[in-house]
Amino acid sequence: MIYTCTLNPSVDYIVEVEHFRVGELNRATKTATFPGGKGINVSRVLKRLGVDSTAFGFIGGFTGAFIESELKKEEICADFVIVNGDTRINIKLKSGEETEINGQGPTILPKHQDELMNKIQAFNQADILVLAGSIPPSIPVDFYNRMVETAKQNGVKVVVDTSGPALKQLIQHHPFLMKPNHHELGELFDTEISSKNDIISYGYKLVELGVENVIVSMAGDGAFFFNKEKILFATAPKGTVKNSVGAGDSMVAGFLAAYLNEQDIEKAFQYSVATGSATAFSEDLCTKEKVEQLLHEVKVTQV
Ligand SMILES: Nc1ncnc2c1ncn2[C@@H]1O[C@H](COP(=O)(O)OP(=O)(O)O)[C@@H](O)[C@H]1O
Ligand SMILES: O=P(O)(O)OC[C@H]1O[C@](O)(COP(=O)(O)O)[C@@H](O)[C@@H]1O
Repeated sequence: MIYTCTLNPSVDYIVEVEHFRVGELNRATKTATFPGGKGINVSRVLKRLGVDSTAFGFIGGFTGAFIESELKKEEICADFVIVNGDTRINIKLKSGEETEINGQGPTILPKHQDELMNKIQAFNQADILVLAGSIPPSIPVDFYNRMVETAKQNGVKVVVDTSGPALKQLIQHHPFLMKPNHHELGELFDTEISSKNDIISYGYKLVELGVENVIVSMAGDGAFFFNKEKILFATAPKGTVKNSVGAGDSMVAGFLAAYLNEQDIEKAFQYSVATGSATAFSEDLCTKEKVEQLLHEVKVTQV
């Protein structure tokens, strides 16, 4: 089973405003509400690609209930720890450019943190644990690290899509897959990434440090893949971006779905990029049909 963990889920509130003006009354031309948070997005895309998973993490209040009911509608298994307080609402403002305001999220009490940690003890070597998204302020920064220590004892494969110090700490556990974007890659090595050569040297450094497979995404500029055997580059399809929220999470889901199907790294990478772009070109997350339409536009070359 694939387990996706979202420590700080969100209700993503998408607001479109024609010409947003700070300090004035703006009227929305369109609004939409989606269950969000990186692990939840991975589970939703996996489902669309025909792969079942269980979404877990912390939810609470009316916003938490919304997430649970949306996942139920999509027939995604949910096993969340229920906390006091409301799950956050993240605002995605579209007015020419995309502006995001992500909330802090509710306080997670130590007893709820323990409850979540206990779930991992039941995972085994046939399982994949996807750790995705930020760590809420009330949870210690080494929380993912402790989760991975427990998971690794039982031979669980770990996939990581987070940022900041939490991401740095996880390299030592040699995850199966990491998917930083190029900014997050720079943050990992306390450097500014300013060229494709920088991406190649720092991306490969992650492999040298023990990460099995690394995807570095660069939005519309394509993506790089690294493992011990190969370095690949993929072009991103051209199209109109409707909503890039969840595009990175979709890449993780696309890679896993294709890899579990065929165990072919190159095809999984190609599918991953097509899945990211299919989401970027959609209002909500992608559909399988859209991914497969874009697949032939993703050209993968050996670097
Ligand atoms: N403008 C775009 N055109 C085509 N594809 C895009 C665009 N923006 C994002 N994508 C797709 O989404 C993937 C992830 O986007 P990126 O912004 O790099 O990740 P993250 O959301 O993690 O920051 C890209 O590799 C690409 O496949
Ligand atoms: O946990 P974080 O870093 O605050 O991010 C949460 C946000 O990220 C998302 O999962 C989208 O992620 P990406 O755009 O990076 O793929 C939203 O659904 C959510 O609002």
